Amino acid sequence: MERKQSAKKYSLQNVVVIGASGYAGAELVSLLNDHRLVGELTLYVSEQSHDRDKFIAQLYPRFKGRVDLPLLGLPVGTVTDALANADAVFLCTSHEVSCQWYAQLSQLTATVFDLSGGFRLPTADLYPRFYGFEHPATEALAKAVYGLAEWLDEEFDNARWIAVPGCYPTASLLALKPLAVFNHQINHTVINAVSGVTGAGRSVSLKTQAAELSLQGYKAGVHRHQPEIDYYSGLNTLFLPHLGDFKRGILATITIYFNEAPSQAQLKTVFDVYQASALVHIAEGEYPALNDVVNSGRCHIGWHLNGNALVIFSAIDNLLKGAASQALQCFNLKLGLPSEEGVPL
Ligand SMILES: NC(=O)C1=CN([C@@H]2O[C@H](COP(=O)(O)OP(=O)(O)OC[C@H]3O[C@@H](n4cnc5c(N)ncnc54)[C@H](OP(=O)(O)O)[C@@H]3O)[C@@H](O)[C@H]2O)C=CC1
Ligand SMILES: CC(=O)N[C@@H](CCC(=O)OP(=O)(O)O)C(=O)O
Repeated sequence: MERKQSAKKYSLQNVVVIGASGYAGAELVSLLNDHRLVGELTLYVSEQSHDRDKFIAQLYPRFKGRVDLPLLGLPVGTVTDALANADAVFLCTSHEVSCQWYAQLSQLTATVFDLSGGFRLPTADLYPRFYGFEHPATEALAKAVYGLAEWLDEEFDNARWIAVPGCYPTASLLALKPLAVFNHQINHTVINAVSGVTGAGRSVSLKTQAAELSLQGYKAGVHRHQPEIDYYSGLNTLFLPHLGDFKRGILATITIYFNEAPSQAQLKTVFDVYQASALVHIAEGEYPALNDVVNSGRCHIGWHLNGNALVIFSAIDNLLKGAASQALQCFNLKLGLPSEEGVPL
């Protein structure tokens, strides 16, 4: 359950964002720019980026008059002064690029908050199958700590590399983790989840063009989030992702078939784990909508027991709770701040 840490260091932090021009990176820049404990903020894109040396407000006009920072080009592995002096580095890069950075960044004093999936899985053998590449830093997988912000344990306190969870796994795991005591009673679990198109990132591709958008499933049971959800839930689920024709948000509809279902009262008790949480709202009988959570760092969960089937709807903003604001929660907790500090409610 959520870690309540005592305040440790309330000094201004030097912060670096690598991959700052992407969808997740830009959300993070917005949050960090307004954070009271962020001092120096340095933004990087790739060395060969078309956006190199532009100001981020040129890409995102909503930053005009608010965030006056350039996007600097950075070759992978080059340790600049900003990196050497950083207290925190956020990697908003692809899985492969995050992995390539491990050797250099792990030598620095900064804590790394990696938004990619490069360090989320427990063993290297899963990477070729689910990510399509051999993991270059297999020993690091045991050191990285999974940053599902409401479910951190004491390992988080000493970790220097935080693997911020994926967007679909965040929506799924916040619903599934309270049920762990009943896992042995579960027969099977199916997760149907629909994501907005920003989940695919900012780079141009045919499937994300407006004219192509529809509502369609993909990678049934073989998506890279399948092993992530299973490992951190302790279940063997069937994960069925879908791409929707909207911009932001994920709605995961989770159906759990029990051999012997817990009672309504038992379910209420386990879901009460979020009672004090500022960011996770859970209620029996509710049907959360994306409109309730888009542009907010909250997760809304509604549950319904129908005989031996428990149906749980879980809604998040993929770019916030599914990426940037969850990373900010981890940053806050490392500093001893309340996890929701600076997170849009
Ligand atoms: N979008 C989402 O909903 C979520 C995304 N994530 C993860 O967050 C990460 C970023 O995702 P997203 O923002 O969608 O991706 P984008 O494609 O929108 O952004 C990627 C960013 O990385 C930069 N970049 C690419 N190569 C390098 C490099 N070698 N060095 C430095 N910067 C580089 C890009 O800029 P340029 O190419 O111009 O250099 C861009 O700023 C991914 O790992 C993704 O899986 C996690 C949860 C949710
Ligand atoms: C709609 C869409 O394409 N979503 C992406 C997942 C989002 C993401 O960026 O993946 P991580 O959470 O692992 O970082 C996908 O299915 O590949």
